[in-house]
Amino acid sequence: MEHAPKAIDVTNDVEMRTFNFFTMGIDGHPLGLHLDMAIPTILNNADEEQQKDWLPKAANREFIATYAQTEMGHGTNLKKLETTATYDPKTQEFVLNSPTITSTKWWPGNLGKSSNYAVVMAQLYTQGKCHGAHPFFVQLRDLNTHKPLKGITVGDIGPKFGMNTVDNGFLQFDHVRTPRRSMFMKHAKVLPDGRYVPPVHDKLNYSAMVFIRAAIVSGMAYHLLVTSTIAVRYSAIRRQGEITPGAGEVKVLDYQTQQHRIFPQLARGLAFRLSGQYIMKLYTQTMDDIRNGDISAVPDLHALSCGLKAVTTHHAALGLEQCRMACGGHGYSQASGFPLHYSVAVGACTYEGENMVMLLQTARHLMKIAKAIRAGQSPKSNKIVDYLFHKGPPKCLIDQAYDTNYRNVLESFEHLARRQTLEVYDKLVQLQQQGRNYEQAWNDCAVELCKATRAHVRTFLARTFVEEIDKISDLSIKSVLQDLLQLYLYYEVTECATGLLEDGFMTGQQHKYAKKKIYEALEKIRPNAVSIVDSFDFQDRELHSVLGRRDGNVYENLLKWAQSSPLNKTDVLPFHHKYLGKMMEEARQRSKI
Ligand SMILES: CCCCC/C=C\C/C=C\C/C=C\C/C=C\C/C=C\CCC(=O)SCCNC(=O)CCNC(=O)[C@H](O)C(C)(C)COP(=O)(O)OP(=O)(O)OC[C@H]1O[C@@H](n2cnc3c(N)ncnc32)[C@H](O)[C@@H]1OP(=O)(O)O
Ligand SMILES: Cc1cc2nc3c(=O)[nH]c(=O)nc-3n(C[C@H](O)[C@H](O)[C@H](O)COP(=O)(O)OP(=O)(O)OC[C@H]3O[C@@H](n4cnc5c(N)ncnc54)[C@H](O)[C@@H]3O)c2cc1C
Repeated sequence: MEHAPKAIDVTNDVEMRTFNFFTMGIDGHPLGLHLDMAIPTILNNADEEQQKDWLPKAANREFIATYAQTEMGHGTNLKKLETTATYDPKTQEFVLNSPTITSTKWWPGNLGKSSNYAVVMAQLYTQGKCHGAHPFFVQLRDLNTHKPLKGITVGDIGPKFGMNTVDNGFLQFDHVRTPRRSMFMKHAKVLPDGRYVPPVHDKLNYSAMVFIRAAIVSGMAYHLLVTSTIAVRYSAIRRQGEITPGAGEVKVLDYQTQQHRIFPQLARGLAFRLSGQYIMKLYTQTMDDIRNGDISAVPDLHALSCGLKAVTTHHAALGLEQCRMACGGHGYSQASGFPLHYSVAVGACTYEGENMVMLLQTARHLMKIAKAIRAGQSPKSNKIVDYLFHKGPPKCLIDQAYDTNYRNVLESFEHLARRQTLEVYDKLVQLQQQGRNYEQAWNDCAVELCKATRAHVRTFLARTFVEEIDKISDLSIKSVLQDLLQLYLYYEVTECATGLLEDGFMTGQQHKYAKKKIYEALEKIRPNAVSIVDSFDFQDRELHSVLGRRDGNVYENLLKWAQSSPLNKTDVLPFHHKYLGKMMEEARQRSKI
């Protein structure tokens, strides 16, 4: 296997492991879920004795484990997962069972053919009571023969939209017995006599999902920076059409429309990378805190990771498509690499929490803050949300002569997030006063709740970008990154202009000012564009793209690539004489009659 992972360091260097995950093969590989969901689950949900037993073997790749939670009938609503784990105190075992067709585990990566273990999420029953979904560490296949164990039916779910090198699988249990200690026992426990000991926080079992959501933010940055690299390099060699008649064909990167299509993706890639570092640090810190008994940051981590995951995956999907379209016909070829990158990245809008569901999770957090604001409470010195408590300027100031560190732009994003959060909260209250129950009122506000989340996440992304660029001491690098920051911020202003204009906060004149700043930034970025993408130092093998080759020899290699197709092994394919040749011969005969 290309780039087989070296012995895995299981300390909490989660960021490196996650990055390794991408670089080992963006289209996935047999150890993807083992590395990035099974090991984090062991790290965060196994007790000391279980870690001693499972972690060294997992790190040493003595087995391959996946994360089997989603079922054919349920992926989002974990409360309704149907796989059961029923405790038998007589034998001190759990009995795992798939009672219905819809309880079949469906989608887990590497489940189909690679994994011989799985973290299985199942409804835990003991002493006749259900305690909700809990993780169990279950062997699926014989370690020598790799055959499924008794009572286990497992296989691959078949071809997908993309990532077809990953064997996403299905799994059914027919009353399979597993030792009591196969239940992850760090947080919740079942004692030998069957008594259930609840966890300090009932969502600590979900920590592996939180890790992936946090990882996805940098993953989306990776995809955007890779595809922007392809689009910029190709646009710098592709000549098509003239700007000045008679002056010869220009590089398509000189067209303002081309710059407006590609450069914002570059800027967003950087913004997502910087927030991706932040959220991964928050994840690591929160997991350390939990180990020390402090769960106070769990809600913040959940809210921010859900919102960032939803926004960055959506923008990455749109941005990759823009980069593809910017490369014309050759962008549509597999040779470009775009189909591969897109089909992998866009899956992240769905897996690890469907995006709408994730936006609404963050909205739950925002509504609690709105309630506190409406109750006149003061902020809790939490940099992620405290701005919601503050009163910003009554009018937009983005076109003021001097905007130190883009304070006026950030305050515009804060204004929009604050307004949308409080307005939807007030609507929620009003609908309930009119007689709707909370859940119905919630559903009737869901679109606006998602908008409030997007505005909140935009504020976070922008502020983090400004703060991180401000820390850079190398002035030459700082000035180039400030051009990308300028583009990012004013591009985001135009992206949320409806919201800023809706209440008269921003004027049409200021919207025009934002557009002017965008075009100014495009011009400043153009001369450095190729150097910027070259500085990412992606290897050609990572780009998977003839268009994005570092040496720029696109045309010769495009022909070589096409000629290497199996279709071109012979000039005339067997099907010709069998079908087309025969058809044309008969047609010619008929026309002679
Ligand atoms: C291996 C991938 C590496 C990274 C990839 C990165 C980039 C991609 C690029 C390349 C990679 C290529 C390929 C990758 C291949 C495949 C992808 C890999 C993995 C995908 C694996 C999966 O998809 S695993 C399954 C994921 N499933 C989900 O996410 C399920 C979504 N549903 C839920 O999480 C929950 O049902 C819920 C949160 C929607 C609802 O929770 P629930 O318990 O049902 O109850 P509620 O009433 O809504 O919530 C109650 C309460 O709990 C709080 N809460 C909920 N969750 C959490 C949490 N995790 N932490 C903390 N708190 C939580 C919630 O806020 C509520 O609180 P309040 O009542 O106070 O509001
Ligand atoms: C490439 C890929 C890899 C995956 N890998 C794994 C894996 O390794 N392990 C694993 O366990 N799972 C995995 N999954 C499954 C994935 O986690 C689920 O598909 C995902 O959580 C969405 O759940 P679902 O498919 O049931 O969609 P549904 O929840 O059925 O979504 C359908 C629609 O309903 C909407 N919806 C659902 N609930 C609500 C709500 N409460 N409010 C508003 N709208 C709602 C959704 O937004 C969506 O638009 C993978 C999926 C993919 C595509």
